[in-house]
Amino acid sequence: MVESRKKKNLRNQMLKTREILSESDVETGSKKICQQVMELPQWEQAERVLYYMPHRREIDLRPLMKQAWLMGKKVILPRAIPANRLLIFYQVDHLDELVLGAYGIWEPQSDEDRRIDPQELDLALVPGVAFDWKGYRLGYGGGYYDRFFAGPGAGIPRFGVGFSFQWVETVYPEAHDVPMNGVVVPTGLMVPEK
Ligand SMILES: Nc1nc2c(c(=O)[nH]1)N(C=O)[C@@H](CNc1ccc(C(=O)N[C@@H](CCC(=O)O)C(=O)O)cc1)CN2
Ligand SMILES: Nc1ncnc2c1ncn2[C@@H]1O[C@H](COP(=O)(O)OP(=O)(O)OP(=O)(O)O)[C@@H](O)[C@H]1O
Repeated sequence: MVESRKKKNLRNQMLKTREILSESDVETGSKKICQQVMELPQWEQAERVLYYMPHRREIDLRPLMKQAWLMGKKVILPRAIPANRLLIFYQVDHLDELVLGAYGIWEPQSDEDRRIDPQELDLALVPGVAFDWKGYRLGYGGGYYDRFFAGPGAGIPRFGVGFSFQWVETVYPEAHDVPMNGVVVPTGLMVPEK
């Protein structure tokens, strides 16, 4: 299906804005977001949480992953399978186990012993290019997270994370888009309107 021009323009514009953030902007925003997520009951109560490794200037959740390990919680990371655009999940105990995957993102190696069934996830923290007032998410255009939340990941609490400028009025959602339950920005939790 042809993507709307508006959606493409928004993606380009948001990525451009994100690209000019400094490393310290990313670090400061990321630390605040990690702090906010730690206060979410959904994170506090979760044992297995899906994170992601930062790509370009995405929010860096590594401080939160480290906190999770300290608290005895499990850290789960996705591996993207470009052939069918599916995500598969693995438990990770150290960041030095990761390898560079498709798209140049650090990912877990395929090790069946560490594979996690999507049903076992208590919470998913989701990266995005933008999120809107209704909780819809704009990603890089692969449809990976939409496919996951429409299928095996349906019902898993899902929270977007992003800089405040990434919270926008609309991302021009399409029928396949699955809204987030909330979006965490550096100043707190944004709750989508109905
Ligand atoms: N950190 C992180 N991990 C993630 C995602 C993400 O958005 N962020 N994903 C979310 O789905 C999945 C991977 N999907 C991705 C899809 C496209 C691109 C990307 O960089 N696309 C290039 C064009 C690539 C090409 O055409 O070769 C681009 O945007 O310029 C990255 C990740 C799973 N892991
Ligand atoms: N549940 C689904 N089943 C099949 N195809 C889907 C599904 N969800 C999305 N797609 C397809 O994936 C493509 C990309 O979708 P979209 O533009 O919403 O991606 P995105 O959310 O920006 O990307 P990503 O999740 O990878 O960051 C679209 O062509 C869409 O039709």
